[in-house]
Amino acid sequence: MTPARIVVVGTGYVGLTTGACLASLGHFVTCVDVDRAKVSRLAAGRVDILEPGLADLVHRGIAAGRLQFVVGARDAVRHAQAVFLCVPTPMGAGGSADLRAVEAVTAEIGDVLPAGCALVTKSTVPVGTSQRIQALVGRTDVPVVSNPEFLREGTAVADFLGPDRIVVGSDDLAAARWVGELYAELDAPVVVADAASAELVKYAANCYLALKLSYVNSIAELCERLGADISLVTEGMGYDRRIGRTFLKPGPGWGGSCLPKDTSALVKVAESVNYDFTMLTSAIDENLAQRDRIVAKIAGAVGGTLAGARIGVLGLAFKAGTNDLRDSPALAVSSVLCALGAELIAYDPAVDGEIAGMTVVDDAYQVAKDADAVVVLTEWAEFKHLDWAAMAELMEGIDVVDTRNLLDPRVIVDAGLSWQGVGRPRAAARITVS
Ligand SMILES: NC(=O)c1ccc[n+]([C@@H]2O[C@H](COP(=O)([O-])OP(=O)(O)OC[C@H]3O[C@@H](n4cnc5c(N)ncnc54)[C@H](O)[C@@H]3O)[C@@H](O)[C@H]2O)c1
Ligand SMILES: O=c1ccn([C@@H]2O[C@H](COP(=O)(O)OP(=O)(O)O[C@H]3O[C@H](CO)[C@@H](O)[C@H](O)[C@H]3O)[C@@H](O)[C@H]2O)c(=O)[nH]1
Repeated sequence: MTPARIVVVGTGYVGLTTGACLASLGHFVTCVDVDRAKVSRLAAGRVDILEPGLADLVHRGIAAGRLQFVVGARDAVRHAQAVFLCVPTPMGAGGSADLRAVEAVTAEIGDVLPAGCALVTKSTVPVGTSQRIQALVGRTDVPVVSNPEFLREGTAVADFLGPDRIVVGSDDLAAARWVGELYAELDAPVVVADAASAELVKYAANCYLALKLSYVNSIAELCERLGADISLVTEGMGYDRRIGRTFLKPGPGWGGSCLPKDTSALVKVAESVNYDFTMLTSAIDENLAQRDRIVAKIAGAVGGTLAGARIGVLGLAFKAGTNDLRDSPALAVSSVLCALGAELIAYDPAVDGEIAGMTVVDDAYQVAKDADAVVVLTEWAEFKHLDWAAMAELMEGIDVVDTRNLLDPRVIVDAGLSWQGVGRPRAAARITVS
């Protein structure tokens, strides 16, 4: 397809990835943000978020003259053929999606958009938002198209350029198809839908993933109570192609900037049409229960009382491969441990700086020093390759709580420590009689 003039509003995980990737597909992209300092850094090629391949694409886009960064959406959109809204839609008061940023940008640019320019929502927005935006713009010559994004943090570029599918939805199907063609270079099925269906695909997909994870965490709990091993149970389940092998790992609960807010938002959307989405509320409740069970497990490892216990925390990000701390289960668990009086020493390979309630150190061995227990909360591969005998030497206690089932229990036991994971049999330290 002929390269298009595209404006991307918002240069976070989604906006920056969208801008850099669309530029790599040959389009001419202007990325806009309200954060002046961020725009200056990006214009100088500095990318703050940890996303493999993103900085390289940004540099190449700038060098090719196909990618630029500016402040001020109103001026930027005057010659655009498509404007992608990639601004935040966080959880608002009451649990619904907060659409203020989407509405603010729409109000800012609505009257200066060129006739025929597609206004595309890539932000995750509830059903009905396209109609709301259309009404706010107040023009019939600007089609509004929903094009939800499915990238995961940590693999954003690879996901954007190799998507499982592209979804475009609008009540103007020609406009939806045209937006789909912007991705013509990519080898992916394009689902063309009405606006409401496209908007719902995004929530339906994220909430399904959350349901799957809560289910797995529940089965892991059953494994512990029944003496089964979740790693074998999920291996056996995963070979069934109807179930699939991914999203079957138990953990300290699911988190991140999307699943918690999107599950909450869909519950609210359902409420607005008098549907009590109990299945989804149960999954959310189960997620909180999982965090409580993890805290109880850690308390058990230090003899039942967290007050005064020194806990070494490995991992703070909401999952490995990112430095994003938004709605991180590791932080949620840590804050409860702290509230119950534990002293926390934490290390995450991608996180530095101060975090309330804990001392953040810059190597994993410092976490072990004098610790009554060490807890793995994020599944960074490097934790597997620590010298666990050296960790054991530094520790005061002998317990390792591995909330991601990341470590090899045999390695931990060989180091003279006890291992407990989630949904798996414990591996107790060998008692040596001298
Ligand atoms: N993070 C993800 O993995 C992911 C994946 C798919 C979809 N989404 C959705 O994409 C949207 C954006 O998420 P994100 O994680 O990229 O957010 P983010 O917080 O990383 O980035 C948002 C950016 O928008 C900017 N911004 C805010 N208001 C603005 C305005 N009025 N004008 C211009 N810029 C403005 C902010 O300064 C920030 O740079 C959300 O709706 C989210 O649900 C996120
Ligand atoms: O087997 C698993 C897989 C994931 N998780 C946890 O689930 C959460 C979410 O993980 P993931 O989905 O990989 O993170 P995100 O980058 O937030 O991506 C989700 O949210 C994005 C924003 O909407 C969507 O675009 C993605 O498709 C969707 O996977 C994290 O806490 C993970 O640790 C597990 O506990 N076990």
